[in-house]
Amino acid sequence: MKSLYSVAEIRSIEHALAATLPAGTLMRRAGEAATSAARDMLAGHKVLVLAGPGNNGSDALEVAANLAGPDTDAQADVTVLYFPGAAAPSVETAQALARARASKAHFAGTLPLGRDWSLIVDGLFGIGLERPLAGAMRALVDSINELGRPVLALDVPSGLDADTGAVIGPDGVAIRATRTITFIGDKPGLHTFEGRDYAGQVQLAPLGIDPGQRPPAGACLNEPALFSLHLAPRRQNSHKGSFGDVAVIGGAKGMAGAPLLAARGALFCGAGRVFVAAIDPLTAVDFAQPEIMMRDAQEFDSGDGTLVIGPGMGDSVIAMRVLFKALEGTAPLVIDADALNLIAASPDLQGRLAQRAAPAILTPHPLEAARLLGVTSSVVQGDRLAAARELASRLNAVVVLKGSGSVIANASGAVVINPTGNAGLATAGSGDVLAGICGSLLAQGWEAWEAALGAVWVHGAAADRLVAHGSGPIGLTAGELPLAARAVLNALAR
Ligand SMILES: NC(=O)C1=CN([C@@H]2O[C@H](COP(=O)(O)OP(=O)(O)OC[C@H]3O[C@@H](n4cnc5c(N)ncnc54)[C@H](O)[C@@H]3O)[C@@H](O)[C@H]2O)[C@@H](O)CC1
Ligand SMILES: [K+]
Repeated sequence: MKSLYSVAEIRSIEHALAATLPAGTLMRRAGEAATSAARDMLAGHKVLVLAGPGNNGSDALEVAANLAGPDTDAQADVTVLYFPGAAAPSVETAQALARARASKAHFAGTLPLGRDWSLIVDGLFGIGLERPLAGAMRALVDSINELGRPVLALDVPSGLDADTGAVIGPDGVAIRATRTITFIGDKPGLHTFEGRDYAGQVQLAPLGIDPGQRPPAGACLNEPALFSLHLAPRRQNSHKGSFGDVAVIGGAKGMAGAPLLAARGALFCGAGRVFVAAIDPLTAVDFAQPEIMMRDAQEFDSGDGTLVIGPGMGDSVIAMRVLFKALEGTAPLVIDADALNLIAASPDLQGRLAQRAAPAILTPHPLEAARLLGVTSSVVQGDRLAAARELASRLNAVVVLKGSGSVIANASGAVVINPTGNAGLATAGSGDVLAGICGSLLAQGWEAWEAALGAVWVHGAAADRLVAHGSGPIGLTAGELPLAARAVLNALAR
């Protein structure tokens, strides 16, 4: 499992290790791991090392000393910008500083101009960041980002909250790294919200600590192993009834496309039969996808099939009535879009949802999640893991909080961050396709938790596949996702 540790969890691991390892061991190991990552990235010899006042700065000073030498085989031309704190440095920091000063590294007082840095090493702040970057430090971060040179961040890009992936603000700044080498355990903030943009490629350096010495983490990264129990090649002796029914309820006037996209998501990910039950049943057939059966939402009886409710559903009295009926019934539900907004506006519907025994997956984007929680979307984004966990527990459902690094949470407190997907998914209708894929996997007998994990992974991987083939991220359309998702799912099942 790819565990993600909160800052508090990392601190308690460090605390436990401090009792067993000689002082300075972890810092030395962090310095060595970071040095080899820096050498790996270095395509030239001019290196700028930014070292802050804490232990993140000590790691950076170790890197500076290692890269500059006195060893004869070390060839980097290293410049160090060191920011001592107000307090006296720790013994470890003092040792790292002495090593760097004894090396061939050059210590500068301000950012030298006009140098074409081959690599910038960011060791300003790690998990000890306490407040927004200000003054000279803030200006330095802005200048570094403007240079657009390769940046290796140590542990966490400076300015980024390792727990939440938020740039510490308001109106905060953070280093935009090409790669982040993170120590002891990987961290949630590197994989969600702004984290993916700021951390770049994430590399874990466990510093010689074997997984058995680390307690279980509160979160992890999504990967096929988490849902593979449901991934099996299909038996030859199967028929459409073996793979369940999905009905997508939505499609108010002018919104016919949303349920069709969800229905295609469901169809291409293997549901046996797929219906669209439209609030405004204008279309008798989807000529591009005639396999989808069109019905009138007011008359439709889904039997025991899975319902995907909400895409383009609107907030009419009919929509409200149909949603009420769905919540009263026993069908597995995927609740998306307008259905989420109707539930957010009604404590009665929230109560009914929380008390249902059948599985439910909710797929809110941050604004929908904010409405459900009665907060603003910036509060949701400020701590996506907490928001998803809170919603899942309040509404007794599996929650997929969409956005960069989608967060999947359940009512028992499990939290997973999804690493697949890209900016191409920020397009109208991509959420409808995701809801359809969730419904498809539920209809095929997957448990709600695995269905949500699998759907989010496949949906993101479908977008990655399209981008790899040149169809995005610019101009990627939601209608292209179902076919790509089919390819991804079949590859996984093989
Ligand atoms: N403790 C350990 O065992 C290990 C720590 N390591 C490194 O140590 C880091 C954590 O070290 P620290 O706890 O010293 O924390 P940091 O080095 O992240 O920074 C803490 C220092 O910065 C100051 N500070 C915080 N926010 C500031 C701001 N916005 N402006 C100005 N000053 C600010 C604090 O007062 C404190 O002096 C990790 O991220 C990692 O890089 C690694 O070497 C691995 C082992
Ligand atoms: K850093």
